[in-house]
Amino acid sequence: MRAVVMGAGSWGTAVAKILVDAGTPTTIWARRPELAAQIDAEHTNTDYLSGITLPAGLHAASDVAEVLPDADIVVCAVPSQSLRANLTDWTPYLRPDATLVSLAKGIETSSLMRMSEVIAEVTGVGSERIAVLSGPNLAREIAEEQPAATVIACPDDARARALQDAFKNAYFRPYTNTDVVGCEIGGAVKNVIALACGMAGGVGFGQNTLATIITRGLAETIRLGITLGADMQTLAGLAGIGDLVATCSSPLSRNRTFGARLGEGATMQEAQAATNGQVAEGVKSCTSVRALAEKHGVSMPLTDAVHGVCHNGMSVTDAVSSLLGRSTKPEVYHD
Ligand SMILES: NC(=O)C1=CN([C@@H]2O[C@H](COP(=O)(O)OP(=O)(O)OC[C@H]3O[C@@H](n4cnc5c(N)ncnc54)[C@H](O)[C@@H]3O)[C@@H](O)[C@H]2O)C=CC1
Ligand SMILES: O=C(CO)COP(=O)(O)O
Repeated sequence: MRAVVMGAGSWGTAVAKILVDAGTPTTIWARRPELAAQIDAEHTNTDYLSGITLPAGLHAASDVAEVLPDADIVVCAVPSQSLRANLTDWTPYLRPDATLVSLAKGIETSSLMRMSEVIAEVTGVGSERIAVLSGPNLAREIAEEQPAATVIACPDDARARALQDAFKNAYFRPYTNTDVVGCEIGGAVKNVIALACGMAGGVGFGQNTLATIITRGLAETIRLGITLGADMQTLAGLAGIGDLVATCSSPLSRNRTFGARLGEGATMQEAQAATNGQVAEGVKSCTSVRALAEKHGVSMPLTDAVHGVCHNGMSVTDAVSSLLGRSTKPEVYHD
């Protein structure tokens, strides 16, 4: 099987390395020809993964028509809100039997769709050929070959197992699952909760606050996930609690870092500037996650608070007061 990774940001580049190190012939597509040339000739991606040497066997190109027609596995590695537009360009070049794998962790703001739904709608590909890869996978740690696991979810279990073979290597261990909804909701909501954890850290709160936000963030994730048909086991697994803990705790997380800047008093523009052009998905997805929850009658107070800070001019201290001022209740995940 041949793979192409569409997007040469930090995670796309790390995933291309994973695939080559797993023995899967892989090409990476970069929008900018100069970045493709750097990866191809110098085996580095200094903009996104400085200091990492990429495998010599990783080929890079910037022409969609060159890279897509050969690919059995098409890995979608662009930010959530740009996936639809990118897919529209890619669709004419897809092989009729290709498997599409989504890496993006977000909910489309314009449609409230999950990424696998966007892929199905734009490409017309059946859900059995669409998979999601999600887990506690901070790109830099994996590019450094630190051991990690992930989940590859696809309604077609045989296809998930074929992908598992294509991605598994000495430092990266994929588990299969058929619960696409659970993986996608876990991935999208944890970015919003990581923003909240960053904000708390930024104002100077410690580990008790962090653990409280992670745990109640998980309760929100479970409420929304179960309502949308997710399996509780997925949310208790790598793509749920696993990714939530990694992202909420790590200074490598763009979402947590963005939240920390806001907690320290930066404006949205200043926090955005500090991301060096990389995506902090939760900033946009807090709007769509909140709208999705509202549509389904699910209460998500942490998501509401993050949305208030990011989009309604609320201060972090006011957000904390609004959360602690709510009526008390038993500790359950459902309302
Ligand atoms: N970086 C990480 O540690 C991880 C990221 N993810 C998810 O993977 C997805 C991609 O993330 P990264 O590679 O980290 O993002 P990034 O911000 O580092 O790179 C995004 C890539 O997409 C390309 N792109 C194509 N069209 C674009 C457009 N219209 N607007 C902006 N960028 C465009 C950019 O040129 C760039 O190569 C996100 O949904 C993210 O949440 C998932 C797991 C780990
Ligand atoms: O998804 C991630 C880790 O699994 C990366 O999180 P950030 O996008 O916040 O860096």
